[in-house]
Amino acid sequence: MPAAMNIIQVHNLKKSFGTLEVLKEISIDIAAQEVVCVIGASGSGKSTFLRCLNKLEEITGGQVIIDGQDITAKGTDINKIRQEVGMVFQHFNLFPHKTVLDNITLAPIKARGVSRAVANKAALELLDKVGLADKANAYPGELSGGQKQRVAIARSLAMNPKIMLFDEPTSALDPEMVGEVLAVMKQLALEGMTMVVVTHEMGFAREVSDRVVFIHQGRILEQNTPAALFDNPTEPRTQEFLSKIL
Ligand SMILES: Nc1ncnc2c1ncn2[C@@H]1O[C@H](COP(=O)(O)OP(=O)(O)OP(=O)(O)O)[C@@H](O)[C@H]1O
Repeated sequence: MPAAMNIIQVHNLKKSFGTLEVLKEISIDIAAQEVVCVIGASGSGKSTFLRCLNKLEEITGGQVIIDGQDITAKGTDINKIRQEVGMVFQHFNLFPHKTVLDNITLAPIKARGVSRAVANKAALELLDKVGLADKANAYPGELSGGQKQRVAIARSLAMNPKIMLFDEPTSALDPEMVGEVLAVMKQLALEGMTMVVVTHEMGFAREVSDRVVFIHQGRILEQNTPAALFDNPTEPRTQEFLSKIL
């Protein structure tokens, strides 16, 4: 596929916090509809990398091009980028005083000017999709962690993003809730969503992703299909990481 077709293009991305160099020349192109899982040790820079893809972090050097738009260029409408790039966090970040339905409709109504009736209808369809059709009028505090995370996914989808970023979406969940969230993510992948997923869920990475990227100390050390990376890692550091977690 020619480079121009890649919906995410990252060239020599660098990110420092003060004197701490967290990302060191990361380059990666991701095709539309590709599902990429990012793995690596704690502190290796996975979250920071993800956050640079929608400018939640100001990058220190290099270039990030999302759907043809250089998000690092001056004058880029970052709100437009954020509408195209949905993000789901470890901690769901729902508005506690709003119902599930209002959590989902808020951005389409406020940022897109969608009418309440249209936004409600779309939100109910999304709730159905994530298996929570009966929770529209509940408040986040009445939901389990897994349900909250599924609402958070529905909320992101309500903006019709072209890309979804997931930052350890199941790490804060009780083990019995993990499967229901991964199932929603798997369904999304099957529907052709472009996804970048920072995860410790190696089963999900193996089963669902097209590519697994191993980040070590701020660099992409190795990347491959899940079968190749998990079964035949070539770099000693990848082998060491996988031997600790698999
Ligand atoms: N806002 C910040 N200010 C200063 N340092 C930061 C900031 N955010 C992250 N860091 C540092 O950058 C490094 C990489 O953090 P990051 O969260 O990207 O790692 P990670 O691979 O996602 O780790 P984990 O798996 O534990 O979430 C760490 O040393 C972290 O302390």
